[in-house]
Amino acid sequence: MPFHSLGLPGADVLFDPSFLSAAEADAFLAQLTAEVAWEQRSLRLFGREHPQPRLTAWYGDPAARYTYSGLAWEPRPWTPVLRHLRQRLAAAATTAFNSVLLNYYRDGRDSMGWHSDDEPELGPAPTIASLSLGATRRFRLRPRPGGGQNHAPFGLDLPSGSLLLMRGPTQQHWQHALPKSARPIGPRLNLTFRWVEPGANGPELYSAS
Ligand SMILES: O=C(O)CCC(=O)C(=O)O
Ligand SMILES: [Fe+2]
Repeated sequence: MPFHSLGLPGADVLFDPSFLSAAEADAFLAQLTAEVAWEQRSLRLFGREHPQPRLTAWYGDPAARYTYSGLAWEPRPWTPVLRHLRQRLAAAATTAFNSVLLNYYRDGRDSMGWHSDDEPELGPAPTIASLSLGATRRFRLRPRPGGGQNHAPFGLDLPSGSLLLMRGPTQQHWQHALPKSARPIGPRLNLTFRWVEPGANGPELYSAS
């Protein structure tokens, strides 16, 4: 199915609810659940450790170092299935990706809070390709507080095999989140393919002789 635009002002968000067939989505869900090096990382805030309410993993080219929510990430090397998905999502998005952040929401208690993907190493207008596998969860978008956009929050169900593209000024003007759900809900994986400016992180790259 082709992409359609969500039509949000000051954003460029495109959605394809069935980018993958159901059979493909099931197969990728099983394989990635089993073979990705999932870990639960913690944020350190005012001297206290806060475990993230989900499991994560970061894969990519060696130069794609990344700092996310105050956590530094060294990419793991691409696996064949992640390389395959990168190639398909790059073709669909007509752009290149050098890394992928994977999130594993074990049940409705796992979540991601409000944020913009606006780390400097992503550049001012990043294209982020977000593939969902497994249980359908509700994705939320809202104007960035103080960002001058006057628009109601927006909710979108992300079914298995769907592909969401966030491009252009989206991260400058909007935030997004994946709220918890009180309903019993199965596991969901989300893969966000990104382009990280090589060398943007790690001062040793600059000081190397
Ligand atoms: O799980 C999702 O759909 C959102 C993930 C996300 O926003 C992120 O990884 O930055
Ligand atoms: Fe995000």
